[in-house]
Amino acid sequence: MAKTSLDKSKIKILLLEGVHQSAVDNLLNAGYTNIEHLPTSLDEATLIEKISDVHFIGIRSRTQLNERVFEAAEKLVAVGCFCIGTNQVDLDAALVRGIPVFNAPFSNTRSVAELVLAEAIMLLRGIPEKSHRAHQGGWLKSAKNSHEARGKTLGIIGYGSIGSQLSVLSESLGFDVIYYDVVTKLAMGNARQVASLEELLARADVVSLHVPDLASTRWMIGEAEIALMKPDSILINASRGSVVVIEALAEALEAGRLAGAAVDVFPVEPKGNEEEFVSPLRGLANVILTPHIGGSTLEAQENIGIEVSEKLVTYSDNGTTVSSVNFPEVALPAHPGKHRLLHIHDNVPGVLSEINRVLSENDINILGQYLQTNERIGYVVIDVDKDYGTRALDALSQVSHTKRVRVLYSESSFQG
Ligand SMILES: NC(=O)c1ccc[n+]([C@@H]2O[C@H](COP(=O)([O-])OP(=O)(O)OC[C@H]3O[C@@H](n4cnc5c(N)ncnc54)[C@H](O)[C@@H]3O)[C@@H](O)[C@H]2O)c1
Ligand SMILES: O=C(O)[C@H](O)COP(=O)(O)O
Repeated sequence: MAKTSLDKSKIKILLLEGVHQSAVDNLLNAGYTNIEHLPTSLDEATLIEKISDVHFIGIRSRTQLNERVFEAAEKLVAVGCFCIGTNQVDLDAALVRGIPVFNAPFSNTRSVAELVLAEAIMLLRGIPEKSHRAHQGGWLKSAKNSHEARGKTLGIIGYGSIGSQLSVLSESLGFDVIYYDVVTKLAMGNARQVASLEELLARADVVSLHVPDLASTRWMIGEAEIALMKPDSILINASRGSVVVIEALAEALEAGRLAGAAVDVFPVEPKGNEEEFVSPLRGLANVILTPHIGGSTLEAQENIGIEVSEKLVTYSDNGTTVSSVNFPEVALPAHPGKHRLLHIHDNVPGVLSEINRVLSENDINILGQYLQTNERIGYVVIDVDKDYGTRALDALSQVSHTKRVRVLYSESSFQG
């Protein structure tokens, strides 16, 4: 069980994968000076070695935070995913250790939607092949297999933030939009939800995937699904590499069943820019291959840096967990002049009454108390008088089923 009360300058923050400088600036402005900022992800062995004294880690989609990494992360307080997807993090392993995980659920939505729309137009015109030929000195001037977007049907699979944003943008260009989602979703503009994946695949001229990586979405587009797509239609995947069986897509493109594809995410992606990219899609005409850059615009990255670092700072300074993807959500007021205790425990009956009993036995008056639970853990936040912070920390660490206790000193203590 971890018991923590640290001065900000001792809180170690590790930022990987070239998280934008806006995050570093934000953390420094908030008084967090012990920051290591690396441009790449780390392999598991290096990460395990490095993470043992880290309190906050910031990653993007490449860094795998699995059970073994969490096991070594003895001091880890919270994780920031400076991206949308959180499938690279074992959220349960974090939860059972009392570690909240935050992300940026909307900051790169627009960047992905714009890229996909541009790709749909390029593929409908056969531009990748024509451009490639021209680079080689060829001249493929022809209207064959070249189409306007106007009046074509765009089928969106997964009508969440990105899918619905794409819907709005593409409709304004004249696409007819249909979408499939496991949840009934409000249609944007004139878009229409269809009842099944099969119906969408059979009707769309361009199919674009925008689902998260879940057990239910893994390999959801394989040989059978591609066979349902219209001849000469187009497939775009900027969601996760686990969603499409890449060999089946390559076969369909080689056989001329599909007119083209754009793929930004792959089952296996290079660890860094120096590693070779290997894929059965390499060298195929009218296929746009991009190195997982759907969200990689300067605008998105700067916003993500600010958003996620703010969430980490707010949790560290104040205990607020709003918008955490794995943790009970608590919105907390500031606590000037008081010390705040964060108590994370197994969600079993009796813990709250034991907390209150030990505080009462130690003559510690409770000035404020907040509780939220999920099916696995309980999160109790208790404000006490400034004189009792350390005593309360010791008392709460004795409570049965405690996973972790932290004390956040009032702001004046940090400055002193
Ligand atoms: N290429 C990139 O750089 C990039 C950038 C951002 C996000 N992404 C990926 O895109 C995904 C989607 O992002 P988002 O912000 O739109 O997520 P979101 O959670 O807002 O939307 C996902 C939608 O998919 C739906 N869904 C879930 N399972 C489904 C299924 N089996 N069939 C159909 N629909 C299903 C959900 O109900 C939801 O509406 C992310 O999870 C991430 O993996 C990639
Ligand atoms: O989940 C996401 O937001 C995207 O996949 C982008 O990931 P990245 O930050 O590693 O580019």
